[in-house]
Amino acid sequence: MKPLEIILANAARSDRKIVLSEGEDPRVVAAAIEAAKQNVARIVLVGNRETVARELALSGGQNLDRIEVHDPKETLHHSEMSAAYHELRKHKGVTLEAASAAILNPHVYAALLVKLGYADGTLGGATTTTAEIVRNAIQVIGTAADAKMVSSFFLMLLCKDHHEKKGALVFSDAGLVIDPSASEMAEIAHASAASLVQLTGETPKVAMLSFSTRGSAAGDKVSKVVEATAILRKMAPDMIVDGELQFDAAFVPDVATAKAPGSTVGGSANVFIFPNLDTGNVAYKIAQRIGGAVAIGPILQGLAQPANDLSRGCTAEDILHMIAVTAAQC
Ligand SMILES: CC(C)(COP(=O)(O)OP(=O)(O)OC[C@H]1O[C@@H](n2cnc3c(N)ncnc32)[C@H](O)[C@@H]1OP(=O)(O)O)[C@@H](O)C(=O)NCCC(=O)NCCS
Ligand SMILES: CC(=O)OP(=O)(O)O
Repeated sequence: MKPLEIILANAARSDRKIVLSEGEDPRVVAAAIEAAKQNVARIVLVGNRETVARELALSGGQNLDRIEVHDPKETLHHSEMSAAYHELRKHKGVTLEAASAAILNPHVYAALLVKLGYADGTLGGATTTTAEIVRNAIQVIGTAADAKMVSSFFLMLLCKDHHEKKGALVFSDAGLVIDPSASEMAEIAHASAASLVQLTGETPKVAMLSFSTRGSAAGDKVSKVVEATAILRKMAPDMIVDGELQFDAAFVPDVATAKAPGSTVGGSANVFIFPNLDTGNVAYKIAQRIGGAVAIGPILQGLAQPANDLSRGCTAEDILHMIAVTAAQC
């Protein structure tokens, strides 16, 4: 099966409830209807009840029993949610009164539904910046007990005729951590390899990317990637990893032979770890917009429960894919 088919099938099997915090957006509503019709997940659309109902009716989805609409200002869980948010944020000076107002924010409300066990995962970002979505997920849902940090990745699917190699690649971190240290870069690589296994079942081959391959350039930025590779090797001695590598050496077998002969990863990497967010975010958008890759993400890793982001440039189909990923992560 192709990676996307595996993710959709796993999502359907798990029958999860996924909260979409931007329930008034037409793309989100269209994706919710498809998710419900294809049994990808049960859906909660969060937003003003009348506006969401109007969008659902316009798209012919008003009678689907796998879609619920939640308007935060009508919630029956107001006291429970306010108390929970107060408890989570009181160390930052958030009073109960402020918490009671904060839970009306649809992203806060959606994350609390997951935190309190009323839903399995949440997704937003079609109209909201990544910083806001991620900050809220970190603050409400929190970092997983076995993770040191939260980071993100894109699943890049190469499936067009012009793609010589087809299949799923991980690009990380292309959405969240702005300038990771060497040990953070190693953490991101470790988590990204596990995410590839979780979502596709494939064996990770991790390339630690740089503008240098095996000492072809020097300086602090190259040294960071060399150090990150050494830390990762210590953390996960059995993992197939190499660095520092340029993207062409990691992706193209002939270039790998010339630049990194004998590399276990050169020319065949499927997990690409970028040295910072400038390179990761720019690279994924070029691969998507010029290269024709399907970009699914940003998928968050390291959270205690699934909460994911979208690009504001996303389509309804992208949102459907991310609903499936969120369900498959549960
Ligand atoms: C994610 C992001 C918002 C966190 O930013 P920040 O300025 O550190 O946020 P804050 O200082 O408000 O921190 C929020 C909380 O998250 C924690 N935190 C920040 N980054 C974290 C991470 N990667 N993992 C775990 N916790 C993290 C902080 O410790 C803080 O906890 P606290 O509120 O309990 O003290 C920031 O890294 C960011 O803006 N990233 C870029 C997002 C972006 O624009 N991407 C491009 C488009 S995809
Ligand atoms: C992931 C990302 O780049 O998000 P946006 O396009 O919304 O900034």
